Amino acid sequence: MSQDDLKLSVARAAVNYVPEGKIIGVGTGSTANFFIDELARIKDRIAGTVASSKATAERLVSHGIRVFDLNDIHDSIPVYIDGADEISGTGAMIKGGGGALTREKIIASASDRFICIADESKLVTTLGKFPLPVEVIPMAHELIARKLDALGGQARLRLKDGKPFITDNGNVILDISGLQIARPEELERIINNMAGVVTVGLFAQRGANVCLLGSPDGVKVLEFDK
Ligand SMILES: O=C[C@H](O)[C@H](O)[C@H](O)COP(=O)(O)O
Repeated sequence: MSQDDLKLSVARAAVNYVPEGKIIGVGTGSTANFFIDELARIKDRIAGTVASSKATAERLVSHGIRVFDLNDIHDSIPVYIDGADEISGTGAMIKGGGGALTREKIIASASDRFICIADESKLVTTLGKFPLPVEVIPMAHELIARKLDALGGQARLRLKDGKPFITDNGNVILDISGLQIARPEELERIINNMAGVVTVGLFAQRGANVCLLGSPDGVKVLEFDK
């Protein structure tokens, strides 16, 4: 089974978590894209979506799925469905490999349940092998990089085609490698408290409620106490 087969299997399983007649939150990335394509099959059964990136909004609209502005939604969102770069046995995640971490965290915080969809390669004992993304206000990236280095990692400005990668919010991203994240909630708080940081891609204070993990033996369902 290829990695794409595993992503497709969890995307299909996630459709069972979509409530009828509601607005749901939709994540970003290759696994979320498989989910969007599956969601298109049942689009008449939902009221619409809130998208975590411009790319996701475009894909949803291309399928004829309605996308709402979060400011126009006054109730909580029942579910948010998204991938992850790493997930631990407690449901804490590293996210932001695609640069969408800030909008993802906003929609996750507005949602009752976070359903993570991932292939089994994403499940880790300790978070940190995947470089931890941090979205930063552009004028502060050198300052923040020094502070992140002092935490024991090596922060590098994310580049695309030789130029700084710019997020949907007009900011830049620092990727921190070399971390072994033993206490994700604590590190999330420390990095979020640095002036100039918009969001750290650690989703620990608001981790996943459920993870649908794709494996060659089928989709495993991990449930986390929240
Ligand atoms: O910014 C991107 C998101 O956090 C993605 O959910 C994450 O990078 C996982 O993406 P993929 O499903 O492509 O591995």
